[in-house]
Amino acid sequence: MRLDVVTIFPEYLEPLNVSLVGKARARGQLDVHVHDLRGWTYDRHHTVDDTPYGGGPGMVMKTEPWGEALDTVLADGYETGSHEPALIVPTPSGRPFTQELAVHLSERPWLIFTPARYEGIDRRVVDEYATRMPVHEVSIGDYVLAGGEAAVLVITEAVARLLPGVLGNADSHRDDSFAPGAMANLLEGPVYTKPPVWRGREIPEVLLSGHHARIARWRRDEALRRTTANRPDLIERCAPEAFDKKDREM
Ligand SMILES: NCc1ccc(-c2ccccc2)nc1
Repeated sequence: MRLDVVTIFPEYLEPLNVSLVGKARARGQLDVHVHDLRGWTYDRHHTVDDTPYGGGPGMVMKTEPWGEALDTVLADGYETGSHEPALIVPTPSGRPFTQELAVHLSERPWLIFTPARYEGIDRRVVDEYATRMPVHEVSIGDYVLAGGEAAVLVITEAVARLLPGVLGNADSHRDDSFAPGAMANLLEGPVYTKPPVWRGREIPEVLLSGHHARIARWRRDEALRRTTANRPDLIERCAPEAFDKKDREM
């Protein structure tokens, strides 16, 4: 997979050099290109924004730098064999980013991220590139950041970990809270590891029983408890077997 990010804060994307994404890049599973939008400005102040038509607070990111940047990125990608790009626009006014969308994006060959700053990007940029590729306007939550770069890090990590061979244990993401199956849409329950006693606190006995069906049942019940407490909205989306009374390997 090729990833391009066009941003006025390229240093914000340094985390893409470390950890899971960094290792995927080192293994050649991800080809990441970060571009400074100001490289496509020609005035002394490297201007990327201007006042909004119609008035109102803040500034809007200008069309020309984005157009030149995206045309360059597309030309470079196509020239080096990439194909079928999708544009990912992090924005508070986008559709919610979900595990389902992460899975969809992980199956694409090329993602181009356009994190905005200020009040956002002149709408004509999305309109222009939507004629050439799928555009996903994506929100990572109901809050407003100072820009979309943090959202790029979130989306990239959620997508990269789904790429074949990126996660050590091939099954790891199968147990994700939001992956299909009996535990789908359930939040993870509590987890424990050694020492067996810590500051007088012991491990739930069932986890030491070696009785796998009971352990699976306990984990399901704890996940239901946490989901009911923290995300009641997810309960209605759970698979019926999540409420299954029978003890069986889950
Ligand atoms: N849903 C998270 C999110 C994503 C992007 C932005 C944002 C803020 C300012 C300018 C451009 C994008 N804010 C929140």
